[in-house]
Amino acid sequence: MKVGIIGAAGRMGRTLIEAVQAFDGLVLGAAVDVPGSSLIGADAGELVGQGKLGVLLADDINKVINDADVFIDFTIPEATMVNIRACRAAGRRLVIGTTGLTDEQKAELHAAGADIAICFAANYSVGVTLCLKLLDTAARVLGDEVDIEVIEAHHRHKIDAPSGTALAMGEVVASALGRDLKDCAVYGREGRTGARDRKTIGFETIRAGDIVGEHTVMFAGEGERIEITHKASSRMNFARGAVRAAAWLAERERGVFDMQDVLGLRD
Ligand SMILES: NC(=O)c1ccc[n+]([C@@H]2O[C@H](COP(=O)([O-])OP(=O)(O)OC[C@H]3O[C@@H](n4cnc5c(N)ncnc54)[C@H](O)[C@@H]3O)[C@@H](O)[C@H]2O)c1
Ligand SMILES: O=C(O)C1=N[C@H](C(=O)O)CCC1
Repeated sequence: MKVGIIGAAGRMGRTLIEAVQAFDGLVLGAAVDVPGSSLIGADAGELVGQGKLGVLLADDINKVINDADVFIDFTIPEATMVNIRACRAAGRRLVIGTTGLTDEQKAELHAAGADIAICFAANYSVGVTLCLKLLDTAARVLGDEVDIEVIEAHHRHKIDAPSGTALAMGEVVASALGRDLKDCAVYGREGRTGARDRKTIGFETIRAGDIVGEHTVMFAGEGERIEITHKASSRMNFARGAVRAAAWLAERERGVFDMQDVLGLRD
């Protein structure tokens, strides 16, 4: 199966080129990045120090839409929406790792699932996917007896906050407790805040240096506290998961899936 990578010159894109090369049964068919980049026309293999692969970095998915069966997109929300429309029009499968999509953008993504198979996850690491299951269990057991805080840390270049993973963790916890995250989320605190409302879910964001990605969900009660933490020290975990999702999508004609489906963890 031929894979196209969009955002191929980025931090994740370059890691994805390596991950596709290492995955049995997949070959790199296309690579795309932003128009105007000085890297357009470069060989994708040379971007990652692997020598020529014969796949040149294109500046428009439509120019290479026939060169891949499935595309993997780790870019920015505006670009991801363009790519969803291109894949929908051409009948291509799509793995999306981009975070920070608005509700309207997510609605269009889900609508595209009527025509093509899409995998959409804020975090493709197996460890985080497992953590989401653990968080569901912890929230159901601990119920409304604890204060819940989500703390995340990422590198200084990250442009969205809180991270998509932190929001996904908050959504799992809120749903397990019968709450709507839109009503109970508190994003940072400052000044005279008053005492904490137990029914809220707090989010704290750190942006510093080269942190790859760290998430802790704290369930704090009287006299004891549980913390579920995931720390990524390499982007390769995200890339391997996304490539695994691309291979898994080959068997699907349409629908919107996530990493729980890919790992067979869906209840
Ligand atoms: N789901 C996950 O597991 C996961 C893991 C890591 C990062 N991410 C997300 O992936 C996204 C990218 O992260 P990154 O660290 O690689 O960022 P990055 O800035 O290093 O890379 C993004 C790439 O997209 C390219 N791009 C921008 N506009 C484009 C366009 N119109 N067409 C084609 N390419 C375009 C940029 O030029 C850049 O090369 C972010 O939203 C991030 O949160 C998700
Ligand atoms: O580096 C990033 O950017 C990451 N983004 C994802 C998120 O927002 O959750 C996953 C972790 C790394």
